[in-house]
Amino acid sequence: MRSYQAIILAAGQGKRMKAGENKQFINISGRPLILHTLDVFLQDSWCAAITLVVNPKDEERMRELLDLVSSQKDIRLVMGGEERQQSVFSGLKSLKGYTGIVFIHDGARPFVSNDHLHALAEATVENRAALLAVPVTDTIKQVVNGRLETLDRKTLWAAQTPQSFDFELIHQIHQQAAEQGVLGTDDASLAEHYGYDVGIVQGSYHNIKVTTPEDLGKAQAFLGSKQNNK
Ligand SMILES: Nc1ccn([C@@H]2O[C@H](COP(=O)(O)OP(=O)(O)OP(=O)(O)O)[C@@H](O)[C@H]2O)c(=O)n1
Ligand SMILES: C[C@](O)(CO)[C@H](O)COP(=O)(O)O
Repeated sequence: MRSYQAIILAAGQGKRMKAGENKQFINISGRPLILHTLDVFLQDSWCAAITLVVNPKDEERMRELLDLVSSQKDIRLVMGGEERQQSVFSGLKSLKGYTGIVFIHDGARPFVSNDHLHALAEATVENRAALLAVPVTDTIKQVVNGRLETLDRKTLWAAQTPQSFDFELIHQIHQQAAEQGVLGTDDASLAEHYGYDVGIVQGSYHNIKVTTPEDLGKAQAFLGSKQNNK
């Protein structure tokens, strides 16, 4: 058994969801999205503690939600920033001094399985940096100046979260990126930028990021089939 701490990001605004509120509060099968995600980590015996990164304007509402959660596990609230990368860095700074594995996970991905969490933790022991990803199933076109090119699908993977790191390594990478104004849409891309090898663990196509209104239907369906299989 391995142990890790999880940073769960919920400080976005969910603009693409067009719900008029942070999508983390949208009910899916009668429970807010963020609680579905937290449940996965609260129920994972390898997860030692959770840092939940929230938007300052949602702080009170989030605290009220957490009051409904009964768990022995520590959930600490940290305020996020304008960009995802700043929110991750806030979470990392709050854990300064920790030594061990840290998972960085989108609060908007409630369907990651325990098996994949554990495979990722094992890969991090080998590599110091690893992520879940799936091979792309569409043909991907790159459009440059209006001209199409088709990329070689055999080399393409869609990155997911969690992304997992040796804590001191990713803290130092984020520190450096903040100082140098280096931006990435995920944490692995920052590690890649500074020359570190990132291990890849094949995840599941179910581990979607709930991003647009269409994703809500998929999320309801996944939860329904999960409950039927219990
Ligand atoms: N400043 C930010 C931006 C994003 N996130 C989190 O990072 C994850 C990334 O998913 P995404 O779909 O990009 O979330 P949003 O930024 O909320 O969505 P949008 O881009 O549509 O506004 C989400 O869990 C989101 O809450 C965050 O913690 N802080
Ligand atoms: C980190 C991520 O989930 C990898 O797929 C994704 O990049 C985050 O979402 P965003 O839309 O790029 O903020």
